[in-house]
Amino acid sequence: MDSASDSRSQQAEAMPQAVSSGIMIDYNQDVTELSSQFAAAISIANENCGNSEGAGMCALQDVPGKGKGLVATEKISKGTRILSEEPIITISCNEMNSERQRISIYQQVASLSEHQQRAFLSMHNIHPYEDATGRYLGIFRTNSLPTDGDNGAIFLEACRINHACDNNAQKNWNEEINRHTVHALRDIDKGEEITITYLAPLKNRKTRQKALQEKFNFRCSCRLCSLPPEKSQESDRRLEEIHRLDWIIDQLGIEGLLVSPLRTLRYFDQQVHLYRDQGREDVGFAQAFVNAAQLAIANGDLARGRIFAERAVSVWKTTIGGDDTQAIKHGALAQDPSEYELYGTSMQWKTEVDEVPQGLEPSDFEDWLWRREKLTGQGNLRRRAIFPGFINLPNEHAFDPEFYKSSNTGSYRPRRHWCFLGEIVDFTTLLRLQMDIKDVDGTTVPLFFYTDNRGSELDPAQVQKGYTVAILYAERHRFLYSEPGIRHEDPRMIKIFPLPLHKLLALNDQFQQFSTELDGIRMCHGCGKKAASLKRCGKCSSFWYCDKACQVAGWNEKGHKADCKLLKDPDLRGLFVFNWDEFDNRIRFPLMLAHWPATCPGGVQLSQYGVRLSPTVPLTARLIGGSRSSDVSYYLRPKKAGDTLSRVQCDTWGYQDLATLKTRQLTDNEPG
Ligand SMILES: C[S@@+](CC[C@H](N)C(=O)[O-])C[C@H]1O[C@@H](n2cnc3c(N)ncnc32)[C@H](O)[C@@H]1O
Repeated sequence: MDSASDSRSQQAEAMPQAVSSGIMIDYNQDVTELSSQFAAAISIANENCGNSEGAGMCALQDVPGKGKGLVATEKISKGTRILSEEPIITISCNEMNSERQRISIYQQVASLSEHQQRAFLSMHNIHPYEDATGRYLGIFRTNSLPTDGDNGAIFLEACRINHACDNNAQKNWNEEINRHTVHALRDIDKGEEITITYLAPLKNRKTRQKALQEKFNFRCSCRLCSLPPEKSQESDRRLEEIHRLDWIIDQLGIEGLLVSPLRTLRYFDQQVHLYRDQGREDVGFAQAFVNAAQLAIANGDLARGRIFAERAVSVWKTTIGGDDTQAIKHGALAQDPSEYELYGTSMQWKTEVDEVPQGLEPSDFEDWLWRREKLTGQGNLRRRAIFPGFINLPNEHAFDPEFYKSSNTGSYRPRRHWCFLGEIVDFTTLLRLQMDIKDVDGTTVPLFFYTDNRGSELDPAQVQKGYTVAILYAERHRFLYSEPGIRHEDPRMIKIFPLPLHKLLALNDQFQQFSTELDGIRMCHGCGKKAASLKRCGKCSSFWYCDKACQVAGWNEKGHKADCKLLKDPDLRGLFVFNWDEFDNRIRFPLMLAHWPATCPGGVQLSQYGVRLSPTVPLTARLIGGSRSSDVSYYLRPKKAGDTLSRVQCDTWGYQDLATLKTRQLTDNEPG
């Protein structure tokens, strides 16, 4: 019932049908009579298999629309081993195309007890057949479950379990005990049907429905498949995201583990969230913890490695049992994470195994565990996802789904914003301008200007050592005669700020602390007092002060004299206030104050950001109405320099529901 057995099944179709059955069975028997026979056969088979663990917990019953199925005869708690069975027929997949396989099934069926034969023959078959061996094969193909290696096998009970995409039980071949087990993934009520999934991995509803129809000839109407459209789309998005992350993690390979571990850890963190939101704490969920454990330990972080391994073990125990290889292996990892073969490949996250913070609130503990950035603020330059170091930029020659999505035409475009920051440590102009820039990790890389004017478009006063370059949508480029760096082509994607990177980050920190309001409460940049009644710096509009004395303190003692001048540059302010999380289209320099998010009926409420329009920057925000975006298109211009956006009026205001309006920056082809 997995994809491997399906491919086995397909191969089996080409087999000659030479061997005939030696088994007699009355196919015209009454269904209820057969049903009781099956139950008897199963109980004998259980005796034969020595199955004891699940005995009595479930029974074979008619399930409307599904044929037979296993139903709980008592309440079964999460983690309970419901079944533990030995196979009655086993076939190697390698034998798929051979006559030997048919013969093997035939011989194995013939050697079963009469009750087992009956039970086997009573199993569902969705494949046409001409003779008994064809029939056996059809039954095998409809019902077999994977075991070790390439083998598929028939189990008298487990093979009767029907499918659900929100299955309440997990099937598994346990190679330690050579048995097929089924565990409850959640509490199962008495009378509830026990279900497993025939599909791995679980895809979106449409793909699932198609696969189940093609491979098992039924239409699934489980709870997940019956969700109303909106909820179903939500679920599909989650499942697709889990697989997208799996794919990215695979692509990153060892680089993801060692070169950009934080980014990779974020993916595992996201996956765990997605599994939880999906209500699906199965083997995939366990694997996310295993991956996180290995990542942490490979980077020397034994403390987190142990905790992740413990969590993995706990999920393995519930889903496949403590006697399975996975639980045993990861139990040993939790005992001594330093035994992991990749331990210490890097020591960049070095911790001792007991270096675990005590007394944290659960959510703070999770933040510590997953190394989550506790950074807020639209444009907090310390958010590495938005302002990555060179090593975390996408590679120009490989499609990186973290940064790009492909379009219908086969091309690809950014799925989000990002901006690289680097301080100029050197520069030279021969054929073209070339700089050496040092990023936030201290890595120095070359930046070559491949613009039409080869860098001469920049004001020479801007090209100074110790200034900081910001490059939108930068990529890692492999040069023929130089080490990897950035190939810069579009003059609108770069901006140089006249301060070193560490000062830019320090200004960012001040901005995050003193320029933001919480529920109308501001913080005085001079004395740190919090109040609603503070007054804004009249020059840069960024910081708040209690009174003149605090303003003087801020100006002289806290460096606002220099910062105020810098903050008058709308691009610098733009870095801090721009909503980097919301992507509609590529942006460019100048940032143009055009992407502030908050809008509402009656006016565009942007003044909360305190942005004043620079005399040199015309406002070219375009308003787009929710679903009818092309219908509404207002080009707003300030009446005079210094106007804030809240004062801009639009005469056809009441014409649309403006609650859903968003602003966005104009694209290249639109009139400004
Ligand atoms: C491995 S058998 C399961 C046991 C089977 N119901 C029986 O009576 O022996 C697989 C077949 O069961 C049926 N089945 C399984 N899950 C189902 C579902 N969710 N809805 C409808 N039919 C299902 C399909 O006919 C499928 O080909």
